[in-house]
Amino acid sequence: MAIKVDNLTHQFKGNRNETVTAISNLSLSVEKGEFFVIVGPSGCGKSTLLDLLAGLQLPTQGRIVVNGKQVSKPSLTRGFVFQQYALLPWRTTIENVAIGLEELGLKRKERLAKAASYIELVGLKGFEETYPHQLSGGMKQRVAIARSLAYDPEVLLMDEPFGALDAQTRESLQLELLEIWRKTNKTIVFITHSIDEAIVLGQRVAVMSQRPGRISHIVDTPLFETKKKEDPRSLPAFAMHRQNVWNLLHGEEEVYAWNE
Ligand SMILES: Nc1ncnc2c1ncn2[C@@H]1O[C@H](COP(=O)(O)OP(=O)(O)OP(=O)(O)O)[C@@H](O)[C@H]1O
Repeated sequence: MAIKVDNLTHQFKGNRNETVTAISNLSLSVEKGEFFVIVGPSGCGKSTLLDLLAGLQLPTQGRIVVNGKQVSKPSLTRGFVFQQYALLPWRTTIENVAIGLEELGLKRKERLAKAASYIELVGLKGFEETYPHQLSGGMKQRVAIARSLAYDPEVLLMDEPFGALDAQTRESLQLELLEIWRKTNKTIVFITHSIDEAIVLGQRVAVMSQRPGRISHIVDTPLFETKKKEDPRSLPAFAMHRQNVWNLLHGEEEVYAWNE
């Protein structure tokens, strides 16, 4: 088991000092190497859950264990990719990717070689010396993914990483991320508003309910093995899973059992 969350509750203080319960009694488990996607309405606590998994905040109640260790602070063993790329504008691609490696204490030559191999993995070979302002949104997000993978985290936490991209770039990055996941065997927890994105990417899709957030359903979603030019979204199975997750998100029952 890569991630085990037990009875997690998280509260904030609101503007008038009232208590806002963002997450209530949430439990879940994620297997090692799994691609686990969480989908839910705006404000249901998805980002709060990811921040807690990252150790950026500590839960009001409950426990998070990642690869056998209780999470109590941020750590390089958990990579984080945000919607906004968070690249340093004064650093080149290769220098941005190498940031985490400095903290690991690698020598400069080793850092650059490792960073270069991850830049190649995300399809940016040839852009090592460019600066963020010279890259498109999709390319910047590839740099952010390469940076998170370069220090070899056990778990990759992704908070709407493709949310700011145009539809076409978003769709091609989804398929590229699946390729990267297959090559690296990372455990990925991925948050999205998009049902389509959840179904393209996830081996399981967790549906969160309105605030206070908890997981209302977990749906097994197959990974679609398609030929190079085929879009998984055009497959009949995809449409059925889409309808199913849509129903669950809108408070209706699961409409079918998909047996393959
Ligand atoms: N620092 C904070 N202080 C007070 N309330 C907060 C804070 N952060 C989040 N909240 C509240 O907690 C709830 C959950 O927020 P969160 O950002 O986790 O939701 P979300 O599902 O990621 O939303 P979205 O999909 O719109 O990004 C919201 O009601 C939000 O207003």
